[in-house]
Amino acid sequence: MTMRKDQTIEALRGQLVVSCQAYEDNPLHGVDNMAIMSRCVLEGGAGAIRLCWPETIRAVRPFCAKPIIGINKVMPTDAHDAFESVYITPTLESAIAVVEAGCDVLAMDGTLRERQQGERLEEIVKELKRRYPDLVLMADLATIEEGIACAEMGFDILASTLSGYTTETRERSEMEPDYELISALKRRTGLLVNAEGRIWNLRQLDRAWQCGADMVSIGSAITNPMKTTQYLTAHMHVPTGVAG
Ligand SMILES: CC(=O)N[C@H](C=O)[C@@H](O)[C@H](O)[C@H](O)COP(=O)(O)O
Repeated sequence: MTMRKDQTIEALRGQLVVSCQAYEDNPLHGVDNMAIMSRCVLEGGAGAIRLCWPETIRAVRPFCAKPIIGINKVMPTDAHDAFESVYITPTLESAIAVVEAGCDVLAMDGTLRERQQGERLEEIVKELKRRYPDLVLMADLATIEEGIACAEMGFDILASTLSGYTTETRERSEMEPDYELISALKRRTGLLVNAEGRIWNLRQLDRAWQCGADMVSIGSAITNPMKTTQYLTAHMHVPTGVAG
């Protein structure tokens, strides 16, 4: 952590957060590439960056004066369906690893599903608060019920990140953020709200602000050229006669 908790929260308000992540199947996968990506988005005005895995955070921390939101994605070894799996910072151990790497905000799965190693979310939150009083805790969730439960557990920020990625919400459109959830989180909990997930353009970004978001996070549309190209090539309409 580089700041006091209240300073981190103030630094996040009204900011565009950019998520720089690439899985193994993406040619951009790797710490050096994520460090370059982070430099790009910081130059472009990102107010904070979201990074995955301790080694990425350690590489970016030395040149990043803005808040870093850390996550530690760990797929369960027996996962047969990603929609049913808790994989964003699922355990206390995975949380400690990214906090020790230097993030200011720790984001973790805030759904009420069974977690890896049978750990309970409220116990993890309690222990993190005891160890790191200046750490800001963000819950990545998919429903308003989860938001209310996470607010009661003591999270500082509620994020719409997992809407569309759980069994209950998997039918949601891939191209639209969950505006309803963003508004409900703000209205029903009064906590800081991070609008995250499926924001592809300025219209959606501005609508997320209008829904009451305190910060907005974008990943794929900015930092995943593989995914954006796949989308455009799959959905473009080439006029008859142009293609050979
Ligand atoms: C569901 C899940 O695992 N979301 C992840 C969370 O860290 C990332 O893969 C997303 O890119 C990030 O949330 C930003 O969303 P989008 O890429 O749609 O702008």
